Amino acid sequence: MIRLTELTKRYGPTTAVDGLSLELRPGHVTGFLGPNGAGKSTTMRVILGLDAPTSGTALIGGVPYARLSHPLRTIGALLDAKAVHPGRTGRDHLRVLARSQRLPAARVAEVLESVGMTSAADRRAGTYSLGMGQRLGIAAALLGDPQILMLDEPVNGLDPDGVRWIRTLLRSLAAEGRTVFVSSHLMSEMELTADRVVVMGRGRLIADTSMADLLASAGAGSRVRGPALRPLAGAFEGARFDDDGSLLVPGAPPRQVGARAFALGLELHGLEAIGSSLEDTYLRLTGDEVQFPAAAKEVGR
Ligand SMILES: Nc1ncnc2c1ncn2[C@@H]1O[C@H](COP(=O)(O)OP(=O)(O)OP(=O)(O)O)[C@@H](O)[C@H]1O
Repeated sequence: MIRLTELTKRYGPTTAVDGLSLELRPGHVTGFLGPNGAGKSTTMRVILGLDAPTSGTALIGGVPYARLSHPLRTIGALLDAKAVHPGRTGRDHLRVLARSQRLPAARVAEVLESVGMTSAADRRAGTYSLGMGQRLGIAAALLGDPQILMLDEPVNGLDPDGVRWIRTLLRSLAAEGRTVFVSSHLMSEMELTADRVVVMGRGRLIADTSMADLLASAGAGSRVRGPALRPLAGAFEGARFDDDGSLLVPGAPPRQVGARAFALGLELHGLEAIGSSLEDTYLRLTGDEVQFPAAAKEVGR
């Protein structure tokens, strides 16, 4: 578990993180959202002891990173996938890491396999594509089989297959009871991957809630049609029948409702998303916090 208490980080006149208090719990994928410059990477760097807080604390299992006796076995992180010696092969990069942390050498082949990099492992990292670099970074994060995973923009540069792979990986790591903390600007992807959400703007906490509550507060949910939906209605708090007989399920995306209907063996004739997406909700929440707004007018209009 990671606990931040009144964490503040200033760089000269810039307050990158401003009194952030937060608890990241095991068994969840927590999405870390916020506009450019909101302070997400800084928060992650402070958690990893790469930057010292100006005030406040960032504790991992009750101690700061520097005091962890087995850092890579406790927390695995991907902050910058390019932080690999370009002349070294992927396998050698992982071997050096494993040796430095006294991890079994056999673990290297295991993590290479689990990120689909076995066939590219003996090429120099400098020749890797962006997505291959991301996969190697994730392999490094998994090396110590840590209980906590912290990934800064892991889907950057991945193809659709890779994006889906990350989603499945993160969800299964959380299902095993691990703490997964992942930043991204891809809202549609976060909506599918994360079940908790932390939103920052200009260094401050804007929201810390479950994905379902965040979406429900914005009126999002699912509409379901089918001949016998009472068991499904009983499975979701707040579900109610609309005048036309369809079932409205606030706060639950179609993916979740469909999975439950399947588990209950129910016949469905329709299942659609209603209300706001995470993207709409996010844009509303962070509207006043954007430091670098896009130009209001497009060129040529
Ligand atoms: N080493 C540094 N020196 C000075 N200012 C910094 C440093 N690192 C970050 N900052 C500033 O701190 C603020 C927060 O930056 P940070 O990179 O943490 O934001 P972010 O939410 O990760 O942004 P992005 O989504 O663009 O990656 C920014 O104003 C940034 O310019």
